[in-house]
Amino acid sequence: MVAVMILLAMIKCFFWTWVTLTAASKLHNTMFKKIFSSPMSFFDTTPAGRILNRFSKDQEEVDCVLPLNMDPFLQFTLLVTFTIITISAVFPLMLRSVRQMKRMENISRSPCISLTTSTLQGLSTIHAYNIREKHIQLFKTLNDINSNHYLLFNCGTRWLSFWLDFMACTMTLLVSLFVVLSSNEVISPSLKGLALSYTIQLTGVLQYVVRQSTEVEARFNSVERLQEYITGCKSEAPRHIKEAQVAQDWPENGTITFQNYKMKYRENTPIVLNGLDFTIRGGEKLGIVGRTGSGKSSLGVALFRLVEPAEGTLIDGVDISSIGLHDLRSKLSIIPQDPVLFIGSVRYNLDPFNNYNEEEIWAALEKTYMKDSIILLDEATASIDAETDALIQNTIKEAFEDCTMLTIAHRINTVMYSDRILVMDNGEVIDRHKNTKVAELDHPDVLKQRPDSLFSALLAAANTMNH
Ligand SMILES: Nc1ncnc2c1ncn2[C@@H]1O[C@H](COP(=O)(O)OP(=O)(O)OP(=O)(O)O)[C@@H](O)[C@H]1O
Repeated sequence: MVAVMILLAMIKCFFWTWVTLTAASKLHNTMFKKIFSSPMSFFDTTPAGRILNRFSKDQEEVDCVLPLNMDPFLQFTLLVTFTIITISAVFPLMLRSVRQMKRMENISRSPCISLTTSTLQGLSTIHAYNIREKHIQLFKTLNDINSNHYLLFNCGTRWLSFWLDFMACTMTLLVSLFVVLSSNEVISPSLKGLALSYTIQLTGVLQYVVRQSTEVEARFNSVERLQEYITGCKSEAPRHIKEAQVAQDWPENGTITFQNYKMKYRENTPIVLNGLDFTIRGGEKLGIVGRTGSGKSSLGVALFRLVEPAEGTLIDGVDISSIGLHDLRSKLSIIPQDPVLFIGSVRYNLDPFNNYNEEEIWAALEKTYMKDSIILLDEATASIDAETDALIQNTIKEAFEDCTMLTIAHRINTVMYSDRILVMDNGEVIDRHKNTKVAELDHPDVLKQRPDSLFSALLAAANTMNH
């Protein structure tokens, strides 16, 4: 009999662990996929702390806390006890209040995490502007708000426990009175003993079961919050579109055409690229310059379809908005301003999908002067010195000789040797000289000759700063 009991208990444990783990993993994986396929606007409008909170605190509740609180045996007990509790109208109200407190406690944590992550990212700015005290104060305030909710939640559960105890004691008192006052002829002494012992046990069980039930209900907030992202997040366009498969060797030439291209980041934000109309020839080296906020980086955003265009863009005659995102992005390369290094070996960072052999990797290292230890790479955030800059420019010139290359330049000298220069101004490429939407798009020497061109103005400003 004991062996059977042990076996049954083991089966129950195994089954329960399997069910809860599978459910938690499924929730995590679905949310992860959803968030990863979300468009840029989602990340623009959702604080990083909120996403971190979902993946840390909420996921932890679903992984570890909920399965413990929801033991199937408890569910049975819960069912019985809830029947008693629902008789009273007061308890559902109490339960709801406790649940509300827990919800508030969960919500109040996100701003704390957001502030911590944004402070870590902007630490140098905080030091530069000497606003440490202000940030410390802000953190303390947010922490206080979070602690208040936490305290309220705990007080709420204690308050509920008190009334449950009170109810159980009242019941025990009533049963005891009844047992004492009733004669042995009406109720036998053994039945009296049984009634008393069950009533006394009720105090402990009621307390335990109701506390567990409120915990389960409150912790289900986390499931709700995960579910909110799973069902509420809008995904990007499909990664592959069967009907619009591009050829394996696309793009052969790399001619990029913008046709009356318009773009805004979100519905409620202004247009940042306004009616662009120009063609970049295949294999051309194009330097893109312009004042800050003129829309240079937005051109890259447009090509990678991080934001979906209002009107089309063509690469070698293919409308890029009609093909799958993976088909498009796998054919483009970007060297961003802030490179990201993943944890792992240099090899993993160079070739995360294991597509190249050792020789090819060494050749890449050689081209970037990483194979030879003359070069010391300083911190990733440090600016590149003139010597390294020249080496990199040299490598880029040789390695990407056949590629169409768009170089967004913050130092105008970097793009002085480009085939043509594209000057952006307020999301447009306007030739001030002719006052038409014909691009200020020409060879650097030609643009330099025009005294009223924006390029000449930018060059003059750069030279003044250098002196
Ligand atoms: N994620 C975004 N959401 C909303 N608006 C944005 C976003 N990114 C840029 N913008 C806006 O789009 C406009 C063009 O910005 P963009 O970054 O393309 O300019 P830029 O010329 O590359 O500037 P910089 O030289 O400072 O990098 C600006 O008005 C900017 O405020």
